[in-house]
Amino acid sequence: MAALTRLAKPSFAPHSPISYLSRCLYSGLGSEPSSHAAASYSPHLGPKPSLSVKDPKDRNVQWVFLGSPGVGKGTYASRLSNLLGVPHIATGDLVREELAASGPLSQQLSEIVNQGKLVSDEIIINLLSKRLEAGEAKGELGFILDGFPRTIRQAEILEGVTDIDLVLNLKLREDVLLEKCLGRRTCSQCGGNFNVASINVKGSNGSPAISMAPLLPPQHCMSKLVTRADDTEEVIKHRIDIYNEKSRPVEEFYRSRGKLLEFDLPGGIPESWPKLLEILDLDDYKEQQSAAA
Ligand SMILES: Nc1ncnc2c1ncn2[C@@H]1O[C@H](COP(=O)(O)OP(=O)(O)O)[C@@H](O)[C@H]1O
Repeated sequence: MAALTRLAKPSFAPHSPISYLSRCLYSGLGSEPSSHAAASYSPHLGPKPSLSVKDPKDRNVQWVFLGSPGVGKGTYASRLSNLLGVPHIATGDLVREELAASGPLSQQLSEIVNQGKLVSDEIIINLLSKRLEAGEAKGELGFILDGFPRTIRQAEILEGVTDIDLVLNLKLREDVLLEKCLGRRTCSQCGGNFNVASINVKGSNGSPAISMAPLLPPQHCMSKLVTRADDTEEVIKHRIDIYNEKSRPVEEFYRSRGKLLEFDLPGGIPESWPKLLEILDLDDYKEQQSAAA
């Protein structure tokens, strides 16, 4: 990986557990995609990070959300993050924050993102490391990762640094994914995410019919809605192809480790949310939370 050695190396606090993500990357761990298991911890990389040795009883959940663009990872990850009191960390949001900051990286990133391509593993790991470090400093425990890992290499690096308890794979028909992406809108003022698409597709080739009502913004956001620059038909189709090529194998990576939970979305939020809580065994949890509120 000559390209790796050409990149400026970020500075690390030597024993910071989160910087370990970056150290793994720069030390070459996981630099070649491998067909099986491997990013177990290597002793030559220094002390095993404390993040990975926390007993699950002493921390909050560490979950990963997988799924094609437009499937609703952000929506459901954010709801579960509120319910469980654990941060929802979306690497797509980290990339967009970096773009908005107009720093040295932003020109390079905007070209990649607007073409629907994946940002390099190095850049993503750096952004994620920074976000996790900031969270660690605030005392955050646990996370729901959305949009990461998206390549086998990212999955191996993550596996080398911490335990993932559960990987939720959200699934939806491809024609619906496209419509949903085209309907996405964000309020430029409050940052709220909405969807103006009204989806009604008939069942075909064994797939059931599916209906999803639009998720409309409140009146005061209406005039401030913006569409993501990478949500054009051409770019969405390309992102779905890239997902199938680069990220689909990540499903198998976690399936083979017995961590993958598949969830076929039955419809919009009113149908899907209660079913999701049921398969996650959280329906009682939600009732306890509302009773305590
Ligand atoms: N883990 C990642 N690896 C590489 N690129 C990423 C990753 N996460 C986000 N990106 C970049 O940010 C863009 C937006 O990500 P995201 O909001 O998750 O989009 P999507 O709607 O396609 O799921 C991606 O198309 C990609 O360019």
